Amino acid sequence: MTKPALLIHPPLGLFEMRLADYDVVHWPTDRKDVRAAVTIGSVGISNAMIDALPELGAIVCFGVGVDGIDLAYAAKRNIAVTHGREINHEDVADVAIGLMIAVCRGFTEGERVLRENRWAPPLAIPPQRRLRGRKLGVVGYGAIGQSIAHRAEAFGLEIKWFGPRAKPEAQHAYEPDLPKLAEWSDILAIAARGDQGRIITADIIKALGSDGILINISRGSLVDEDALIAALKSGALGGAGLDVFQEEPTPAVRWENVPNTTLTPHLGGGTREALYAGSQNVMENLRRFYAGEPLLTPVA
Ligand SMILES: NC(=O)C1=CN([C@@H]2O[C@H](COP(=O)(O)OP(=O)(O)OC[C@H]3O[C@@H](n4cnc5c(N)ncnc54)[C@H](O)[C@@H]3O)[C@@H](O)[C@H]2O)C=CC1
Ligand SMILES: O=C(O)C(=O)CO
Repeated sequence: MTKPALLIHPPLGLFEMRLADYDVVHWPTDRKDVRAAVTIGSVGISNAMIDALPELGAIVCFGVGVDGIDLAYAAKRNIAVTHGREINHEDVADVAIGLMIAVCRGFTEGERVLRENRWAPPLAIPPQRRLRGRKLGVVGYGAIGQSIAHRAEAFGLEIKWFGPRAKPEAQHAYEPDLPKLAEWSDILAIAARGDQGRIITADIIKALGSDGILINISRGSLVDEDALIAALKSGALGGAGLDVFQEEPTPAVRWENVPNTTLTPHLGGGTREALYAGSQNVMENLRRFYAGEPLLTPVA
């Protein structure tokens, strides 16, 4: 029996994903019989690729984000899009809290001082910020945002959140005005859906202020990164903890001499457990698509 052609883009080392039932092809391809494509949200399947694949009926995202796909265009072409809803939110929230602690307590500067033999007692680095009692604004109160908020409670932070609409079931105070939330917050954690454009503008960064800290574990495209770097360099912003960047991989030179930052290379969802769950999610969505069954986790 002929195996169905499956486009994998980019060519991914997908964690324990069994694809022996498929004839895997990569882009560019002249195969016109590709009915399904697997991708990661931050890369996606472009409209030009969609146009070149007349039989395409499903785009299956490994992971949560779908920012690299024009959802309206896919819908117009009757192409279903699925993603790995809730496969990694707890792990990403752990990283957000880790970044908060690292920035407040100066881990990155402390480690640099130690490794460069510049540790001069009694205080190796200037006094740091205590986490307990600080005000945390969460932008995007979905799976990750709520997991961050629940963890932050245990650290004694006061919490408010912003999103497109109030949620009656929310366990934390809703602030419908993003600039107001930034003004109120000591720490602003970005956990909004990644395809929302540049919602963290220079004005939001300014409102956060010279003692404020920005944490971003969602997508770099949500933040005006040039404004962020300028604010960190001038001291208009107190610090930043970033797992995601405007361009990935971000050039290291871009972060030279940018103070009070802890940077991680988009590792939030990178636990073995989450990657395994992501692979299972992709395989089950593919199986259902080819079997003509309702998809497991279509994008809402
Ligand atoms: N750093 C990493 O490794 C990872 C990053 N992500 C990113 O995090 C994002 C969020 O993931 P989840 O919480 O699992 O998704 P989710 O769908 O559960 O939550 C997204 C939330 O964003 C809110 N939202 C939508 N537009 C908004 C706006 N303009 N302003 C504020 N909030 C807005 C939605 O109402 C929703 O509550 C993903 O879209 C993805 O881009 C996801 C997983 C791993
Ligand atoms: O799940 C996602 O969207 C990711 O960014 C994975 O790391």
